[in-house]
Amino acid sequence: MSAKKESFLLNRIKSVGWAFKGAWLLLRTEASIQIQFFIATVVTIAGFYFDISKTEWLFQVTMIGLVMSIEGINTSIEYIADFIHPEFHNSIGRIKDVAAGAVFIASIAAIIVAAIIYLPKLF
Ligand SMILES: Nc1ncnc2c1ncn2[C@@H]1O[C@H](COP(=O)(O)OP(=O)(O)OP(=O)(O)O)[C@@H](O)[C@H]1O
Repeated sequence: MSAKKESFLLNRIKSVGWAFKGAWLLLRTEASIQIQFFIATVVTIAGFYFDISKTEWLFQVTMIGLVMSIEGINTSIEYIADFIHPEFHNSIGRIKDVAAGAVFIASIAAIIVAAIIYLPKLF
């Protein structure tokens, strides 16, 4: 293997390591992600309990990934905002509100998907 190819592969492996570190940091420090992780665990158990179909699993896993990844991006935006402008500013407020709005939209979609999957199984 050439040195160039080797360093490319090594850099990719390192990037995965840093991404893993970031995901672990999120899970360890952010209350919102911890709540979402708990809900994801509950619905995963529910998925096995109700023996949901392959299509339902696809939607469920997609929505869990969507909500938690957007929450991660929202947290990152909050960190950037607090770093570049720790003082109160209307623009910082708007930036944070819009980022939180994105999580809200994904969460509403996830709730609708969960309702479509589980309501007919419960009632
Ligand atoms: N520097 C600021 N200037 C103006 N408004 C702010 C500022 N910081 C926070 N806010 C307002 O407070 C809201 C909450 O901000 P905060 O950073 O505490 O987010 P949060 O959703 O409570 O985050 P978390 O619970 O993940 O820490 C923002 O959406 C925004 O409306």
